[in-house]
Amino acid sequence: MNATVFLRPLPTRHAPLLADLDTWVTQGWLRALDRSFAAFLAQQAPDADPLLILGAALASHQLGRGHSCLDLRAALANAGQALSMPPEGVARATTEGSPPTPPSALLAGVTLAKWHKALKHRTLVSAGPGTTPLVHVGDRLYLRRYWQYEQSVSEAIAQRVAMPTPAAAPEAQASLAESLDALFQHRDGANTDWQKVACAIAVRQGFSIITGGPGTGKTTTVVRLLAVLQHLALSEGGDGDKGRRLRIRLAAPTGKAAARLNESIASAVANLPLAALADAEAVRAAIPTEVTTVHRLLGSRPDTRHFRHNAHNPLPLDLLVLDEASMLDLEMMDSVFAALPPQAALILLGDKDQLASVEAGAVLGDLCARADAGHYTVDTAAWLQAVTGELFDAALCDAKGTPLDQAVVKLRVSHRFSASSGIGKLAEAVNAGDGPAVRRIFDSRKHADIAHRWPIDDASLRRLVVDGAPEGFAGMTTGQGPGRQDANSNKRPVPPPVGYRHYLTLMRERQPAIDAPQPAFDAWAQQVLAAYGKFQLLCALRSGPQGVEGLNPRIAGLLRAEGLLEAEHGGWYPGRPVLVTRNDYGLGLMNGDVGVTLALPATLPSEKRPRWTLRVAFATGDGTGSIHWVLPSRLRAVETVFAMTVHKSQGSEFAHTALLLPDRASPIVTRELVYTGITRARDWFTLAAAPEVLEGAIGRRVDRVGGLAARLARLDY
Ligand SMILES: Nc1ncnc2c1ncn2[C@@H]1O[C@H](COP(=O)(O)OP(=O)(O)OP(=O)(O)O)[C@@H](O)[C@H]1O
Repeated sequence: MNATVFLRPLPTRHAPLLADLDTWVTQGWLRALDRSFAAFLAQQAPDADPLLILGAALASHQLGRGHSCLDLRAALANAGQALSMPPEGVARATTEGSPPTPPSALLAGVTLAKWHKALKHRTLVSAGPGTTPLVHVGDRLYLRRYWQYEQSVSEAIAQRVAMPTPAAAPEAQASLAESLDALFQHRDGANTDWQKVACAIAVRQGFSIITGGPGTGKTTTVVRLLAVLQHLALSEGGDGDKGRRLRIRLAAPTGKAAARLNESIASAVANLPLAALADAEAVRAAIPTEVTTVHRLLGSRPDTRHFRHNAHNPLPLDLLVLDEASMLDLEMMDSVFAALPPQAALILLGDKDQLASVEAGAVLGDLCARADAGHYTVDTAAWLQAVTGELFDAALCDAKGTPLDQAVVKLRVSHRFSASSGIGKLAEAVNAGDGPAVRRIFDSRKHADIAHRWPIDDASLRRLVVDGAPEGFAGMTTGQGPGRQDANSNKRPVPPPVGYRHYLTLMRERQPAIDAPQPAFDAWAQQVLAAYGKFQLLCALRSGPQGVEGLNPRIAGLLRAEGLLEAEHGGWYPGRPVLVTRNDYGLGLMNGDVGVTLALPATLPSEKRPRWTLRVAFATGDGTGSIHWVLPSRLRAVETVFAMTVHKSQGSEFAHTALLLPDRASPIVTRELVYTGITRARDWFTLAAAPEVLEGAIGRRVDRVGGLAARLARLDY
């Protein structure tokens, strides 16, 4: 008798389901992790209903897609869409056997009541606190850890929005109003100064959010806010009696986002209009200009999700400002709250309309779900008027506004884009879901900063990625010449749009001699990295010919055919741009960091003369402009990044951004994705998309499933 017969698990009531899950894993519909979790539960509880085991697999699957739980009702209504199965909307051709059974077939005939009943299991599922691996609340099924994150984050927010700050105390009202007036002197009687209102809202309680689109002045506002707070703190105790300056830290979710804020904050602090404050320079000196990543701030430790700073070892600060908060996921938010001392305040800055974090939990989107309509109570409106002198539309007031509504403010005017800017107008129309307006903006050919190209064959892709296809922009014929002048107030000269030829040529022409000193190579690397940031091709998908996996080798081939890239050795060549895809604390590199491969001189011990060797240059992102050189062989999780997914581009900005959409509709291509892609463009934006795909995308919204917003609307504060 064959001994293996005894080792094989006996068939159980879960065997057919697990076989289906296996096919999904093979097809790339489900992660092996999700299947293992379901199999583990099936093994622990052979009596569990298969619908419970399926729910567990799908709840785990949804986490991988950024949802903090499984919405049972949505899965029953339209399983393919709610679960994104098949992924990216396209089933891969099967090489053998019959096509996989889709989730809709497994759920056929299942009612919500039946699924709810199947989820009743003493050891596997509970309705809240406990130790069961699953939590079932309303129509939502959670893995316990994520239910716990939602619970603790909503409690932390509820506690902090109810925590008044010293600056908002009635006896401090006159000083607050005075300092706000000192910082915001240009009064425009006709329009509400939302930046001033935002400062007032943010100083009022221990938690607040300032949201706004690109260039609406989030950085400008927060720097003024910090000036107000430091001024009030320093002057506490009366004349001549110096108060204590607040301990303030600034952080962002990724190295790239931190580096960007590092660049803009120093000049915002230098340009602060402090003339009306007696202690102007002391205030300026008390505003931090160094921005760190959230991981570094909390003190990440290799191989563990726990941080050095936590409830037992809180951060030594009074105020934490987190920028690019749309990229914060639920788990990170939970770690931040855990590490905050009880009396410290937290301010989130970000664009609520951008794509949410890749990890589970659309924290900013959830918290700002009601920001467009304000929902300020009479109390809030009266207090804001008293301290800012600003009035706003009664439509933004709501007697039933929640405590969280009172802590959220939306900046409504873009100062980066002028009224004639196509990028600004496009972003607005896409955000409003107005397809016809988007078409009109392109058709009018009135905007010098936007171009539309379709179809994209090899020749037009080459034009775009090599030279930036400048002829597509109204008023441009070549990539030479002065470019244009910004039409907004600063009249900045804007050089013409470029493609990848720009940085590759600069890399070749400015390379120092082999015997040049190291600082010359550092300066060269800084220039190459800055030049690389002048153009980026973004796309929606990972796989397929129009995903990063298909585009990267294709673009490298086009650049090689132009003589811009050398042959590769072991996958590496000078000029190869790489994106870090996993945090590497040993190397000090974070997921999302981008570096460029360059040739550096190195002398082997056995040789007298130096020879060229490849290193990858990363900007350290600490505002010093230093370069971090890394041996390619030490980089374990990197990919070429001639094409970058829009998801990975969050927190970055490029002078010329090109967005390539797939030639067919896909559930991944949504309004938020297109908006995020457009708003990565600073000066020039090229859209490469079929009109009907664009229109479909604008009409499709990311529907993140989670209970944070519902909890905060319900909680008794
Ligand atoms: N009230 C204002 N009046 C005039 N210019 C302003 C005002 N506020 C901001 N700006 C200018 O608009 C530009 C964008 O401002 P800022 O960087 O603060 O916006 P942001 O919302 O932080 O942008 P981002 O989208 O990059 O996060 C800057 O050049 C800034 O100087």
